Amino acid sequence: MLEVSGLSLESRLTNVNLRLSAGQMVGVIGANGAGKSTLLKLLAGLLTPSSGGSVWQQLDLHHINPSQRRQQLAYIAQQTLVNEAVTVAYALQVSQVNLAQTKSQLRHYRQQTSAEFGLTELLQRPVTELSGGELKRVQLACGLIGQQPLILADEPIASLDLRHQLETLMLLKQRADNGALVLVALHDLALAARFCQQLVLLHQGQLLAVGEPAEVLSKPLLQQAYQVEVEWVCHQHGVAMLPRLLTD
Ligand SMILES: Nc1ncnc2c1ncn2[C@@H]1O[C@H](COP(=O)(O)OP(=O)(O)OP(=O)(O)O)[C@@H](O)[C@H]1O
Repeated sequence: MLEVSGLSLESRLTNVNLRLSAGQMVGVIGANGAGKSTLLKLLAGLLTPSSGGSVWQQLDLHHINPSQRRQQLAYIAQQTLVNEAVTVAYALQVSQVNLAQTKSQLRHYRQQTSAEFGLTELLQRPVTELSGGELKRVQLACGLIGQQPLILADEPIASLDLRHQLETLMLLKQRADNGALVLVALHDLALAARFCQQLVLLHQGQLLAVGEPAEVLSKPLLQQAYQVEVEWVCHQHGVAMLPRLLTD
């Protein structure tokens, strides 16, 4: 269980309260600047709240020691930073530093994660010579290689093609089905509706709604959060969204 109580950061996030149980994928949605990254960074320990707190499985996330945080939490940042021409294989290995697992378990995780993210053919390539989408997949694999039970992914599908968007969300959902709590910031609301059991809708740094996609993706809430009018088209494989500016 993740319990967030009154979580705030001056002028960026105000009094967010959440109770999210493990074993589900939760979409964090909202317009640009709504506070999605701020919420995930606070939970990841990259920012210090001005007030409030967050408890994950009885651990205070803002005062947890670095080793405990490392075993519990995987954070995948919105930006992919690369400044050294190391190979993909090396990047994956370095991503396992300080994980409390045996060498053979770590090797197994590396092989499994490389295969899951379609990196087997790229292992000897320098990360500086990859396409944006390939690099994003490497970043995701590096983030998820530790099999941590709390996953915070900030716009993980932003630069991926359609197939890799679906594959990535399926892999994240699989982690949730295996017991992890996955919080994923998304801009694609149709994919959020399809893959997430719950959505957290932020608006101007505040929690506007939390609940099942059908409740949260209502016309009035989307109008308030995004200033658009939305028509939903239902299909057996999911839903599609037809947004329209309010001024149209
Ligand atoms: N380092 C910073 N210092 C001060 N304010 C910041 C900083 N980073 C972000 N902000 C502000 O905090 C607010 C929330 O930003 P945040 O990045 O959390 O939004 P977001 O919902 O993730 O947006 P996007 O969809 O554009 O990525 C914005 O008003 C933003 O300008």
